[in-house]
Amino acid sequence: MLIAIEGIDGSGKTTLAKELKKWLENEKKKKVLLTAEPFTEEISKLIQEEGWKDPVTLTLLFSADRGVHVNWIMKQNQYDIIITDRYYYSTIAYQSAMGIDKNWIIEVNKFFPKPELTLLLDIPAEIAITRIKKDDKFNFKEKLSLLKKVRENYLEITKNENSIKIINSTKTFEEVLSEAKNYVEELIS
Ligand SMILES: Nc1ncnc2c1ncn2[C@@H]1O[C@H](COP(=O)(O)OP(=O)(O)O)[C@@H](O)[C@H]1O
Ligand SMILES: Cc1cn([C@H]2C[C@H](O)[C@@H](COP(=O)(O)OP(=O)(O)O)O2)c(=O)[nH]c1=O
Repeated sequence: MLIAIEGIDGSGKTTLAKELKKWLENEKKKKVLLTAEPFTEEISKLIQEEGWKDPVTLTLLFSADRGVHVNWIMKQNQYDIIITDRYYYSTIAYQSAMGIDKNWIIEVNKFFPKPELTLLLDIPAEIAITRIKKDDKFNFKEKLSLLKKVRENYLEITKNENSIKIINSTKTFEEVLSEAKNYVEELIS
């Protein structure tokens, strides 16, 4: 079973993923594998060196990385649940914010399995960016405007996809975690 956690930088994905894993293991006695994208060292390096200059190449690099990631996930059959911190909704939301045709991104990612559940941590970019420690303030303006578009793209994607549940991530972490647990509970019961 595949659960994806999505949202803009600083929306709380990594924190939520870790706490959900702990809860599923301790309270629900599930075997849980936590993973994330970008997945491979090699392609992450290419993304850093080449990707950001050219959104078409970036789309292909993130999608190729996902191909390797999905093949790896398919072999991890000793787990009940796999949680991935980012998945193809990130590519759709981010690279279409960079001007890439959304339908082409969907086409490039069409062979990858759809998560049974996707939790979208929704938050205004202005708040998310205050939570990002590593952010280089230098391109603050550029990052903020991109993340605003990414957030809108994410919300657009949820419109006709009921496997994606929106959680308001401006709430306290405890409230976000509690809502996330309810959705996961529904899925595994
Ligand atoms: N609901 C929340 N309210 C306030 N701060 C949060 C919340 N969720 C996460 N954080 C904090 O925000 C920062 C970014 O969280 P993180 O999980 O790394 O986000 P992401 O993986 O989406 O970039 C961390 O310092 C984390 O402790
Ligand atoms: C997976 C993925 C990530 N990204 C972006 C999101 C992040 O800004 C950046 C690196 O991802 P990541 O290292 O996960 O940063 P964060 O912890 O903030 O999520 O890559 C895309 O643009 N497209 C994608 O398909």
